[in-house]
Amino acid sequence: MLVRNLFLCLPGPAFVAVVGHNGSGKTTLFRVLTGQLPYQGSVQLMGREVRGLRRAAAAGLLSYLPQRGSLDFAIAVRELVVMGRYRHHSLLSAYAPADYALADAALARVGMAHLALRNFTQLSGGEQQLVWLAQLSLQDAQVYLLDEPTQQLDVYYRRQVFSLVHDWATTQGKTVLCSTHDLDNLPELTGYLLNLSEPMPQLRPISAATVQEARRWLEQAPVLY
Ligand SMILES: Nc1ncnc2c1ncn2[C@@H]1O[C@H](COP(=O)(O)OP(=O)(O)OP(=O)(O)O)[C@@H](O)[C@H]1O
Repeated sequence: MLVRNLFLCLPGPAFVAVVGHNGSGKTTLFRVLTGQLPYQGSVQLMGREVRGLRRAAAAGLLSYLPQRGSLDFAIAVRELVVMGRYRHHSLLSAYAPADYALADAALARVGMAHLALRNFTQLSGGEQQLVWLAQLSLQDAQVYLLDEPTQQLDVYYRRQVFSLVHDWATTQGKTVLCSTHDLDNLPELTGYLLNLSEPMPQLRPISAATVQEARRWLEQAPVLY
């Protein structure tokens, strides 16, 4: 068993920071929610049991940013980002100028417009992460699962990314679960904190006090079950 004692109901839309020691189960939780891992009990997404859900991404329910989203073929950044529009066009048709305009705007929002014509595989890890976020923003899903989206980013871009994905929840009505080890940027956000290192993890409203409490947990050695 990789995660246990998780009983919660998340009222969407909301921003949720999922924290916990290495190995506490953040990625595992996301893999359960994306239907990649079996589970005991009940896990529902927008009221539908996950194990019975087929093609949650194609239905616009879910969008997932894994921790390491690498590619082994050359593709221009703009072409990768425009693919976020896949639900809005048929399999064989080309993307329209309007789709590319949305891709360019998404790239501009993450500060990566200048890389639009570059080969994605030649970008730095942090640049690649920001390009993935641009693509995700075009997917227009109801729930976003972001596994450490700020992992490779510098201080400036970490703050930008938290602001961007928090905005998806507060102004676009999305539910965003964002796993992170970066507690410094959380106190200024609104939403919830879920600390998987606790024996009975609970959703707590984000505040200076709850972030500080989580920090105290994470500064201690993890309790191994
Ligand atoms: N495929 C697997 N088979 C067996 N154990 C696994 C598997 N994947 C993960 N684990 C274990 O499950 C536990 C939770 O791992 P998980 O990747 O969910 O942690 P995490 O909180 O995302 O960690 P990190 O902060 O290091 O990314 C770890 O002890 C890990 O070793």
